[in-house]
Amino acid sequence: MTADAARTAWLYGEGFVPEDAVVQRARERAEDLGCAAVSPGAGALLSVLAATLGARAVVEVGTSAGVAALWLLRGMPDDGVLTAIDPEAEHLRAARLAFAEAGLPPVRTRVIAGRPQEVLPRLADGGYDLVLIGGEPHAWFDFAVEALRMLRPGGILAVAGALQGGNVADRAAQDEATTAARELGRSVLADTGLVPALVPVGDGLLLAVKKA
Ligand SMILES: C[S@@+](CC[C@H](N)C(=O)[O-])C[C@H]1O[C@@H](n2cnc3c(N)ncnc32)[C@H](O)[C@@H]1O
Repeated sequence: MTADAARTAWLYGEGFVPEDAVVQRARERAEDLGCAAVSPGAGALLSVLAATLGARAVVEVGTSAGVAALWLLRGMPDDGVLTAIDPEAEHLRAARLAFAEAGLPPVRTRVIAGRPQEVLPRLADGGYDLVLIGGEPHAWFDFAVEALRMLRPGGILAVAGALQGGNVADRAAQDEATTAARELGRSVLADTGLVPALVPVGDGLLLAVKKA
């Protein structure tokens, strides 16, 4: 496949599952807040994963305006609860607005304003089906350690932005964010307790199933 054909195919895949008006408005608010939300293709894959797992308990680290959260909730069963963590009150206000616009009853979301470093250790061991990590890579390793503790066997760790604009694949790129993203990928690969994949959707979705 030529590079042009590969790009055309990638764009087709990104737009294959359309975003509804609620997600589009959440995406606009994320942009206004300066946040890069997951792409539609990555969001659709997160929905598929949540549906495949029958995920009743999901955590998102760095929820921002709720784009990825809405995609996850779309795949979760009707009694599933998404725990949304973000240190920025303004971002969580936007997420709450998106959840209300989506017509989600308040019991479907647990919104926690706080630094993930302080919130994650309070969440139960083995109590979650899927944990999504996003935002800046410098703390990903620590978040992933907590996430793997929190996941049930068969649960999935997902990390959005794992390709860092393609820099992770460029050996010459040695900046802090790229290095942190690369190192998390390597440690996931080296962990024999995980089944990993790095999916080139959006800005890269690193996935790892916690083996039973
Ligand atoms: C790129 S946005 C997340 C977008 C969201 N995952 C989505 O796809 O819709 C990153 C979010 O992480 C939050 N954040 C800031 N510091 C953080 C930290 N140390 N750990 C995790 N998230 C943090 C920011 O407030 C921001 O809302």
